[in-house]
Amino acid sequence: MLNYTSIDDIENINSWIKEAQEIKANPLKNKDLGKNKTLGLLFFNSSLRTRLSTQKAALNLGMDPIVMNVSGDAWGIEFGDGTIMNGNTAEHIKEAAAVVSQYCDIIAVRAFPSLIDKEKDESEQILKSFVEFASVPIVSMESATGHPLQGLTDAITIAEFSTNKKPKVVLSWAPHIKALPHAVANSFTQAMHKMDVDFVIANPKGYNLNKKITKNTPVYHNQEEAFKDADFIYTKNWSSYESYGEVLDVENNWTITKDKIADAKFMHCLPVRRNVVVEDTVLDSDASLVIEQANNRTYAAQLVLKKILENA
Ligand SMILES: NCCC[C@H](NC(=O)CCC(=O)O)C(=O)O
Ligand SMILES: NC(=O)OP(=O)(O)O
Repeated sequence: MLNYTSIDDIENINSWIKEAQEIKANPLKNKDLGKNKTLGLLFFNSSLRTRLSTQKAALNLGMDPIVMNVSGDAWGIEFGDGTIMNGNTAEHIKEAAAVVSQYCDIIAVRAFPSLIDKEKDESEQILKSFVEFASVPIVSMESATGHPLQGLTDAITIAEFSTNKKPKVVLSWAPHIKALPHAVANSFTQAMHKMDVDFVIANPKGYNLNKKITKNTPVYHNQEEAFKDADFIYTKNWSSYESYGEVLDVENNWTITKDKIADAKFMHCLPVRRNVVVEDTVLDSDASLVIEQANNRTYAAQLVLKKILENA
């Protein structure tokens, strides 16, 4: 594997999950694989889990991670082709990506969407420019439309906690005060399509995700109906895709409660706003997998880095 920028880069999810489980059982087994190799982590947006777990994964492989907050600390980067750069951007991605490639053997990038310009967000200009102009492999740490390290983590976590042969998994929208990206929900959906699960989505009217991603997944506008007999309830807020980036008025209360989830396990990528997205009683109960999910971020990242290093 050269780059990891999408769930589509996973050729066989079951063998990847198996390998991630082996890594989790023995995380220092490949301590020499990344010796004298550098991982660069470039953040255009905030992070806690991705920033630390990806560094931890690199360290477990013997790599040296170097981190930069691009927004604020670096010079403003220009992505436009042929732009007359007499505005706020000071250097072009052509130079920036080429230069960082000299310092790093792999570059990982986080760049969220604007949630204003759908076409521009869907063009994945930042991530794709790094792929084009860097001379080393690129890993997405959440881009405008996907969060493939999270989607892989979620697949690993569901496999780990699954007791049924074919579990029922629900992706449920939940409320939030801000307009949030579709990336986590998109990658989770794509990961579930690769797994042997009964997968449905629950969201209010006006909140359907991109049909090109959800394909023929059943979509319920009634949360209670969707949650019936669920084994895993994966919760996430996202802004409207149809009325792009808008936060719409919603009739019913979609906050996740203990009553609603019944015997299902609760999942969320974090960070999560307590008592807006989900009640304390769920997060503080044994039904919540969120901490173990975050733990699995290390092994998902380690698997991806290992595959790239093995290919080098
Ligand atoms: N990396 C995981 C989620 C990141 C982002 N969440 C956020 O921006 C939450 C911000 C807040 O709650 O203020 C998202 O939804 O894609
Ligand atoms: N789940 C996740 O990506 O968390 P961070 O945004 O804190 O990295």
